[in-house]
Amino acid sequence: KAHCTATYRIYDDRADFASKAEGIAVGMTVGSWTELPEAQKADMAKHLGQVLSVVPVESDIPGERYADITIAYPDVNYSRDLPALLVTMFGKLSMDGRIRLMDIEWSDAFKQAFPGPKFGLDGVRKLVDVHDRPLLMSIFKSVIGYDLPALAEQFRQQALGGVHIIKDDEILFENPLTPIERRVKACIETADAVSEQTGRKLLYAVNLTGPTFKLRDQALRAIEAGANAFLFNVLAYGFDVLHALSSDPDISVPIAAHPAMAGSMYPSPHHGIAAQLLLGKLMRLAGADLVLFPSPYGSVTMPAEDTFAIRDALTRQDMALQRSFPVPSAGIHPGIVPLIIRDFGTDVIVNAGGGIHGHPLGTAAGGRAFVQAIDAVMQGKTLESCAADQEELRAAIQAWGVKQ
Ligand SMILES: CCCC(=O)/C(O)=C/OP(=O)(O)O
Ligand SMILES: [Mg+2]
Repeated sequence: KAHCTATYRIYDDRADFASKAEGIAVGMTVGSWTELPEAQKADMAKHLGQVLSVVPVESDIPGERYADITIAYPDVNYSRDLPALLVTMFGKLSMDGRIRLMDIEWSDAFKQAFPGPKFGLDGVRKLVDVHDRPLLMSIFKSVIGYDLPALAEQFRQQALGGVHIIKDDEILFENPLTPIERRVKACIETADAVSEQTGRKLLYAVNLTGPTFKLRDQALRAIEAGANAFLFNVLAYGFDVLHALSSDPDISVPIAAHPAMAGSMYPSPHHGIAAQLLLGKLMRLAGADLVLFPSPYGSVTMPAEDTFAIRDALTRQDMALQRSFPVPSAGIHPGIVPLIIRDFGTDVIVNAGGGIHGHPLGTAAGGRAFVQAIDAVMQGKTLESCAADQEELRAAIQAWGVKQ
């Protein structure tokens, strides 16, 4: 019997976790079992949820006694889409006390509906022709109220700094000053001019926004105008919209998933969805080529073990899906680069907004400081030793220090 499984962490000071698990398995599938007439049981058996394991953890901290329970849900109960699966596994149940969805394992049958990332980590590397080292991405800061010339100039300064990808900030939406097609055209023309000068390839992840039913047309028009990547606020729309965009053959550019809204779902130990599932497995299954998430050491942080679990979920090789690029973000400056490479390796995107535009010598110098920091780590040297004869890195270290 093909089924997908969900693992929950249930907190309860007194509950009999085994009967609680049984209640979920029945309640979230056939509704009731023992009261069913024998004749009906035969028909309903194929729909019945099954408790696979109950692992109680006794805690001497009041209110922290919990059990991890795993339940199998028959594929026959839901359609092959994430809204159906998530509502089955954690719809009403998500509101039923202190319970947290920790993990999902998909059946092969269910996964067949999900091609996953169209480009993935390896495909994005090919697009920018950069291998065996971290990529560098910059973020427009600030963007609201800028007209096209000002935006194009900010783009140019970022491009001159040596970044591989430039992304819109997630708060830039359709607006009269820089509508998407004209914004794409202006930035891609600028990118081409700088690439002509530097020989470096450049992606511009323009923010794909607007009403859900217009997103596909919006994306096709942007691609027509020259868009070569998208930024997308997945959680404001839902994983199914990401899946629709990423699996659409006509949307032939990589998609960077922004974690906006994730803080309403992952932080609580007693509720919501574990970060590695929300920003790792589900983003990758739904087809994100790059996934942004708070780093352990920036301005908006996430516990290190959670960021590593996201990294592993995005890059583990036992999923028949392309890997997604991990992008630990928020408050990143050149002094943090050694930690990022230590913790995430070289299959990572170093991503910064303020750490580029806030550089004492300006935006382009900010990019160069990051390039110099990455070079230093890749050569096995300390930032300080390289800063002696690299003005941009030296200025960045003076401004923000080197994070230990
Ligand atoms: C986790 C998302 C980070 C983000 O959206 C963003 O704009 C970061 O900007 P900086 O913190 O690097 O200035
Ligand atoms: Mg942002």
